[in-house]
Amino acid sequence: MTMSTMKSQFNLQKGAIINGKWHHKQYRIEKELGAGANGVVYLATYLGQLVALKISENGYTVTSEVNVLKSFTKVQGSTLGPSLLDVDDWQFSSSTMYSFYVMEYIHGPDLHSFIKQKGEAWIPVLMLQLLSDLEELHKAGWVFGDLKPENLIVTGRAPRIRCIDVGGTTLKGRAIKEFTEFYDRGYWGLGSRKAEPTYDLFSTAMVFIHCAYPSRFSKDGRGLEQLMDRVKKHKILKTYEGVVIPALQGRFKTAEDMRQALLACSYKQTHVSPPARQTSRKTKGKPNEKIGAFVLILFIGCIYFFYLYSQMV
Ligand SMILES: Nc1ncnc2c1ncn2[C@@H]1O[C@H](COP(=O)(O)OP(=O)(O)OP(=O)(O)O)[C@@H](O)[C@H]1O
Repeated sequence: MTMSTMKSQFNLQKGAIINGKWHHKQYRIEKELGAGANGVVYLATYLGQLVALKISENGYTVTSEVNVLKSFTKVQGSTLGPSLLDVDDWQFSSSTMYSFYVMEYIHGPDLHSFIKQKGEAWIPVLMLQLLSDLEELHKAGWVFGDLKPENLIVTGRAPRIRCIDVGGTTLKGRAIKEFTEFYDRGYWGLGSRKAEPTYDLFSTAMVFIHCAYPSRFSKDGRGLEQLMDRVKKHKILKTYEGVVIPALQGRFKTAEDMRQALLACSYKQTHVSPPARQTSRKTKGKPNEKIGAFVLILFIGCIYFFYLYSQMV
């Protein structure tokens, strides 16, 4: 069945009630949040609380996504995906029953909208958070797979990055279940689609690049060279090229290695800038250079501060 038929078949309006057949919980539909190839997600209320409810006519999809969410909850300290609240069936008519699951509603703008509102200084901060969560996920034997800005929501007063679509999460060693070309190393000719940490780290680097270049670009056949050109031409990417390029090349074995490199890069920017110092000594510090160096240090200092703050909250 195509998505359009699936959608029209559900077509749940505000106020519709979904009764769980087995757990007898009652959910009130507020609005549709989105529909994908595997089902429709609704914003709903349960006992006055907002929740996200995903319903599908394909029971296998529900089981497989629920299994991923369950394993997420076992990943200690991980807040990457939404927490799972309920799994049940809905008796739609005497002969039709649909499976659904209920998860934590993650409220906030997607990564692109957030960066657009708050500025590029947030990109490395959020990438540090993402890498911490990926490290835990990888240690638990999973690879996220379909990492992209649309699947990343920034939520809370102390901004925290969260993932909403776990449909691509794959057990290590298997073939990646779901991917989006731009973030897929296979598309760029830079690796296989085997589920391994380096797959997610490549996608993380592409998310970084996409944040800096909001419109996606197509490959021109030069593979890594094309991506390196893009990195070198953009101010913030150039600052972090020592992280982004090795991730594209699959040189970080773990998310923690990449996170450490990103931290070191931010730290280096804050504490030393030998060329700038030499230049300013020679020229007795032109005011523009001094202001430029001050702004850069302030900028990187802010990144570091936001990161430490978000880890504490
Ligand atoms: N837990 C959640 N909290 C808030 N919004 C959510 C949540 N889960 C899903 N959404 C919203 O619902 C939309 C559809 O979610 P879904 O997981 O079906 O993603 P999809 O990629 O569009 O679909 P599929 O993976 O089935 O092809 C998302 O784009 C997002 O806007």
